[in-house]
Amino acid sequence: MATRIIHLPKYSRLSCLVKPLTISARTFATATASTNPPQFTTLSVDDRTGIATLTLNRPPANALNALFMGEIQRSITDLEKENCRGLILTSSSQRIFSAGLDLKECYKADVASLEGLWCALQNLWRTLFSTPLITVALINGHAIAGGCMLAVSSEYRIMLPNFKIGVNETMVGLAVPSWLMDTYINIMPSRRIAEWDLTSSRIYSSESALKAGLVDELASSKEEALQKSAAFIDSFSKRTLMARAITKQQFRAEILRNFEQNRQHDLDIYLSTMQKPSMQEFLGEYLQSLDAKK
Ligand SMILES: CCCCC/C=C\C/C=C\CCC/C=C/C(=O)SCCNC(=O)CCNC(=O)[C@H](O)C(C)(C)COP(=O)(O)OP(=O)(O)OC[C@H]1O[C@@H](n2cnc3c(N)ncnc32)[C@H](O)[C@@H]1OP(=O)(O)O
Repeated sequence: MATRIIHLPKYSRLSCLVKPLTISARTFATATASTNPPQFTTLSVDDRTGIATLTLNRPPANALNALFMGEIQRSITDLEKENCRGLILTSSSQRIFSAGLDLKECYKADVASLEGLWCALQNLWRTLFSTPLITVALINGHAIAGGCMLAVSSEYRIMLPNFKIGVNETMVGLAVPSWLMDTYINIMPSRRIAEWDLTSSRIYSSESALKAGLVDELASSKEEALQKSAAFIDSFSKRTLMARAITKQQFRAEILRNFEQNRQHDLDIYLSTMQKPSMQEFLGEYLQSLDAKK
């Protein structure tokens, strides 16, 4: 499992662009650092198509802690260096894509841990949002808050039916960070709907998310969703890849600039909010309510 990404052929050497994701796909796990074996992600790369599939695997909820987010971020960076063409982000769980930030690690945590968590979230968002790779979120389960962030930072979203997706921060008394707001606005057909959604903590069903434009397609199975994801990536011909990547980055540049200017302020807000006794009390109750569902 603990194989580094080393033998991925340069995409420029691939002779054929449109091939199904099958026979020559290799599966290996992504390293968290050059010396550490991966723990929470698995990466498979199709040598013929240059399409990578990064599978989130941190049971039970793919809750995002610093180590996990670092792994995802490094996988994307590694794939960029290898000139991989496209990335499909999905989950090993059959019901949760990602439940967002690991709230258990936000509860009664010291400042250094909270800071590590938030910086890892900022870095992951920045890397995913700005990558030149063609990105598809294959949402095969609930995608809440930080889980929805992963989806909306990608370029295209394909979701399986009967799940929930959305950003619920204001419901818990927290402001949505401006970079997440901008990311959400970037993909929604209407700014007005985006504002409504984020101010009201709207959580969509898969079906209503499709109608609203929050996701681009539904698929009835993961297999079908993988085929649709590959088709989206394949819809960009090799000839256009560089121009496409530059154009994508130009579209996203202003959001990234705003983020860099406010990065410290964004961290300060998070730290001060999370350290408030009232917030910690609420968080304790919220975690209990998740447990009480059993
Ligand atoms: C409330 C304080 C929020 C603090 C946030 C701070 C700042 C926010 C500012 C900006 C926002 C942008 C950055 C993103 C922030 C976030 O992502 S905050 C996380 C918000 N996420 C949620 O509120 C999701 C909570 N979970 C659920 O609603 C459900 O679990 C579900 C995802 C819909 C799945 O439901 P179901 O299939 O019924 O599964 P369970 O509820 O039984 O959950 C399974 C196990 O997973 C554990 N779990 C679920 N979510 C989290 C989580 N976020 N962190 C850690 N653990 C989580 C749950 O406790 C179960 O565990 P056990 O099986 O009991 O061990």
